[in-house]
Amino acid sequence: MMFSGIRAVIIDLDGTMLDTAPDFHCAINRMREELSLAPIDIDTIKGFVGKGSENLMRRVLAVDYDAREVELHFPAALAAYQRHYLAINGDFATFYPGVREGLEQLRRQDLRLACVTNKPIDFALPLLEKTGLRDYFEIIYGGDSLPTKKPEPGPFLQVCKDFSLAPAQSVAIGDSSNDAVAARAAGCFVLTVPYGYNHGEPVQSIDSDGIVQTLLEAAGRISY
Ligand SMILES: O=C(O)COP(=O)(O)O
Ligand SMILES: [Mg+2]
Repeated sequence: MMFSGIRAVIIDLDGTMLDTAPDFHCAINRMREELSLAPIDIDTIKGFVGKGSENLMRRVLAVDYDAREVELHFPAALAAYQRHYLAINGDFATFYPGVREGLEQLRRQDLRLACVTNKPIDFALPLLEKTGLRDYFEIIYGGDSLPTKKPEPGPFLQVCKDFSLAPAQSVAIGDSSNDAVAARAAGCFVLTVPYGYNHGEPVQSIDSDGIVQTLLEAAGRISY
């Protein structure tokens, strides 16, 4: 399917542009070591990513603790995790194929670009800066930039408002059901990339307008 009459593209960060799982893996296991917990593997962590730092911490603690103990250890765990994450942010992250080429192509097509991530904004901005992605985006919202985060439609509706566009003039691109649910609720089109982290669920189970192998392929399906 081709998407025409599109003016803006809203792109997810973790699992869509950058494979940040190795950063999460490093910071989480450093935090776990401080709490005298055994390391966990990267595939387990991939299943936990996508709903922001607080949710990630609760999932990571629930590997060892019951619900009451999770809340008991949560504040110290979150603080340690944030400290370790900021110290290594981007050091182990890699680009997925076609990301830069896709962004270049979208820019050539005169599409306005926004990045909407559930990553805290204080993690997202330095990472986008370090990887040279920052300047592609007119707008960047993190998981704590607005009153709600994905899968709520709020961040996508805010982007459309900022651009003075109707939601149906925008396409969201993401790796998880979180992105698709938010986009659907906002009235944006949505494309899914199959290589990220979809909460441990098969990507085919996502209700989206299609699967694209790369951002470059997505760009080829979107026109002004
Ligand atoms: O940090 C997360 O929870 C995932 O962020 P994302 O929205 O960029 O996939
Ligand atoms: Mg993602």
